[in-house]
Amino acid sequence: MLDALHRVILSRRGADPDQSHTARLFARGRAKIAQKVGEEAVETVIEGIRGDKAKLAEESADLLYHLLVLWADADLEPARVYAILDGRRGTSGIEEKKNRKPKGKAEEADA
Ligand SMILES: N=c1c2ncn([C@@H]3O[C@H](COP(=O)(O)OP(=O)(O)OP(=O)(O)O)[C@@H](O)[C@H]3O)c2ncn1[C@@H]1O[C@H](COP(=O)(O)O)[C@@H](O)[C@H]1O
Repeated sequence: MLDALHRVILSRRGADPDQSHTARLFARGRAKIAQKVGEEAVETVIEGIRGDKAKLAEESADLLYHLLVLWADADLEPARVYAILDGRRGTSGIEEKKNRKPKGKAEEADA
């Protein structure tokens, strides 16, 4: 599902912003896309606390869509995120936190 949505999002690069919401987001730039992710995250948190499952599902869908647009704009392949999640499988969250690189080291490792 996420991969299919990712492909649709990629296909909207350079499309007409009047015809495509995704193209409109790309045209508005990375900061605006990131802001939308933040807004949808806050709305998801609010619905999570309120406990309305239908609204939580709606906001979660908005959040995932905008997160995928951010990944696409940043040229981040979803597979890279999946690989991190996959690498954590079978490890307890507490153990994973202990092994995590200190903040700032991830960028150095990428260089
Ligand atoms: N999953 C989504 C999706 N989720 C949410 N949205 C849109 O995101 C917008 C969020 O509403 P907002 O009022 O927060 O956004 P906005 O109107 O831009 O307001 P501001 O930016 O001014 O805050 C709405 O217009 C929703 O329709 C989505 N738009 C598109 N998709 C998927 O992307 C595909 C391609 O869409 P287009 O790029 O429009 O062809 C679609 O077929 C869908 O599968």
